Parts: sequence; structure tokens; C-alpha cells
Amino acid sequence: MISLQEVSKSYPSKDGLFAAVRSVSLTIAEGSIHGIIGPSGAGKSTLLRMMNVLEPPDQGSVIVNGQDLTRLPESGLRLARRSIGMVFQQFHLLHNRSVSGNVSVPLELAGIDKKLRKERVLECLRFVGLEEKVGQYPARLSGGQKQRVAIARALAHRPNVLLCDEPTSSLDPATTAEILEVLRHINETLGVTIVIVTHEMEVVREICDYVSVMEQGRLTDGFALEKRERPGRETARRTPSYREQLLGKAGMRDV
Ligand SMILES: Nc1ncnc2c1ncn2[C@@H]1O[C@H](COP(=O)(O)OP(=O)(O)OP(=O)(O)O)[C@@H](O)[C@H]1O
Repeated sequence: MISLQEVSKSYPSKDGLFAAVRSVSLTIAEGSIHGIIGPSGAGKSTLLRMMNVLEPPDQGSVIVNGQDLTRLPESGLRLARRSIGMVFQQFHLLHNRSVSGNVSVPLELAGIDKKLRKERVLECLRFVGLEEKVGQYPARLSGGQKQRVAIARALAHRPNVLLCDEPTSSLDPATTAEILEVLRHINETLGVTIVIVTHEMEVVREICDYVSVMEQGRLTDGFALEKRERPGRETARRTPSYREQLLGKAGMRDV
């Protein structure tokens, strides 16, 4: 479904080039919820943004839905991105558009006609439980409601992949739980593959089927979490590694 093959990305820095992502290969299973966790500056967001080529890799391939996105012309990439929704920590809503206007934006950009747009916007807002807010403006919404609007907008083109960059990091624990429930519902009901970058281990424990650990631009670990009996909700006993903090010993399965 999503396959990164030896992708690398460097940025100019005062000491020359800084390698943010170093030859990473990763396959995300279709229909899974895959977490990417690691310390600040590890390259998690850069890796996520390469999955829809928002950040073009310097090297390597990005295969999504059977297409190498790095080889597509701009027009092909625009079309391919309709199947890949994206959600950000800071929501990125337009403040001068209503809730329905925000969800409508990607459909307007794609030239979808008004009647279909209206139906699709309502469908998406209903899906995230916000249909009663259609005419509201973002300034009047709570953080959780803003994130629901952003998720509805990301669903507008009925994507089969949703990329989430720290989607709950601006939210309190109760609202975080609500948003994770929305994401789980999207995954289970629509079969959308979800990739979540987070520094919150609770998020990974709560929702992810797989997790990749990233440090200094490389993947340093990767393992599965059992879907129904995710262990590790109790405090990890002794070691500070991500794997042990997340899993304890039971339920560990290398991928
Ligand atoms: N556009 C950019 N220009 C220059 N350097 C960048 C750019 N984007 C990211 N970096 C650098 O690349 C490294 C990886 O950044 P990235 O945001 O991918 O890490 P991260 O693991 O997501 O961190 P965080 O959890 O703090 O968001 C960091 O050192 C960052 O400063």
C-alpha cells in the first residue's frame, strides 16, 4: 500500500547539509494504523511528508497505491494526492470560511460541482459527528472540533490513506481520546490506512497496529501491537526503550 524505498532527505544548515532522513525503507500494510514515534528532530514529520511527496525525497522511491509518486508529473501527483488525506497538529483551517466551507475547499480546487460538493461535505461532517456545526466558523470551535473539521476535510476526496502529523498534540487527554476514536472509526469503517506521527506513547498504545521507532533520521525499531489485547497499559517495568515502554514483553512481534 505504502512503500518507501531507501528515501533520504537533507536540508541546508549552517554546517553544510543536515541529513534529516537517512536511507529509510518502510512498508505500511494496507488497512493498518501505523505509528511513527521518536524524539524531537528524529525526522518523523519529514518522513511522513515524503509519503505524499509534500517533501520530495532527494533519493529513493515512494510507492502509494501502486504508483511511484516521485516519478509523476505535477498533474499526476495532484491526482494521486486525492487518495492521500493529511491532518496536522495545528489544524490549518481557513478562518474566513465556515466549517462546511473548509471541508469544501479540496473539492472546489478539484472542480467538483456544487451539488456533489454539498453532499460530500455533509457526508464527511456527519462521519466526524459535526453536521450541526456546518455554518459555524473555526474561531467558535473547540480544539477537538477544529481537528474534526480538519479530518472531515481530509476525507473529502474519499482517500484510502490518511497521514496524521501529531494530530492530538495540541489537545487535552479527553479530547485526544475522542479524536483517536474518530480515527479508529475511519480505519475500521472505511478501511483507510492511517499513518500517525506522534511523540505520545499513549497514542500509539491506544490505536496503532504497528509502530516504527525513528532516531537520528533512521528507523531503529519496528514491531506490532496486538489489536484486541494491547499490552503495556500498565507501567513498563524497567527499561527506557520505546519497545519496552510500549509493549512490555507480551504481544511483541517483529515486523
Ligand atoms: N524545511 C526545513 N529546513 C531545514 N531543516 C529542516 C526542515 N524541516 C526539518 N528540518 C530539520 O530536520 C530535522 C528533522 O525534522 P522533523 O520535523 O522531521 O523531525 P521530527 O522528528 O518530526 O521532530 P518533532 O517531533 O520535533 O516535530 C530537524 O533537525 C529539523 O530541524
